Amino acid sequence: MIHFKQVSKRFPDGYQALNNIDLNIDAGEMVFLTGHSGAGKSTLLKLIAAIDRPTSGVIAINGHNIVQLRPAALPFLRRKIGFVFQDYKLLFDRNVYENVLLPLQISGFDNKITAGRVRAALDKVGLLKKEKAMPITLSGGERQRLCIARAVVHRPLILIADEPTGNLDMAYAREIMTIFHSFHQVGVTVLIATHDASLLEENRYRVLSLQHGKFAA
Ligand SMILES: Nc1ncnc2c1ncn2[C@@H]1O[C@H](COP(=O)(O)OP(=O)(O)OP(=O)(O)O)[C@@H](O)[C@H]1O
Repeated sequence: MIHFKQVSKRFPDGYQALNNIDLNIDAGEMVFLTGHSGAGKSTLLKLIAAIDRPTSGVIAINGHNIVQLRPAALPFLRRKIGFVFQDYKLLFDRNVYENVLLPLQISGFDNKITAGRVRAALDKVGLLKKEKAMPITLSGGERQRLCIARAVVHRPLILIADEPTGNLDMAYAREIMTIFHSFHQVGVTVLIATHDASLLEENRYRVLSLQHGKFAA
């Protein structure tokens, strides 16, 4: 489902964030990506969603090489991928419902089906009763659940999360992990970047460890 061959990323300032990465994640797998701060985790996740481009190498998502994807083709890739960002990226002038609706509106979904989709996504993360709330009134755990609802509302094949439990205490972090498990159980490919060691100990999934832009042996 996610395939990297000899992928490198060098930023314009010359910094080499990823160095000849090979990676294979099968459809339906749930995988953790770990490593020190600055190891290249966020960079790797952004390459999968073509938010950023590699300097060299091949990245295939669901069998399609995305490295030279034309801008017009990006929305088709992005519909396959749900991305939970490290810094939430919520719209604070829109309520919970509207935040989740936005990706569907951008994709041009028919109004007849959007309400059902939005409510189904909010239900999965336990936020149905808060659909009219403004994000500022939500707790950190609720904001993170809102981000997950927004990421899955278009029913992606792949769910990517960058430090989804970073600012949460253990109880909230477990709650968030339970939500990711539930998507994994229905066949979604899940990739989670974290340096929260307690999460890694509690979950028996494959762990990929990045060190200075390379996978640790
Ligand atoms: N646009 C950019 N230009 C230059 N360097 C960058 C850019 N984005 C990231 N970097 C650098 O690339 C390295 C990897 O960054 P990245 O955000 O991928 O690390 P990370 O493993 O996700 O770290 P953290 O756990 O702290 O989020 C860092 O040294 C970072 O400063």
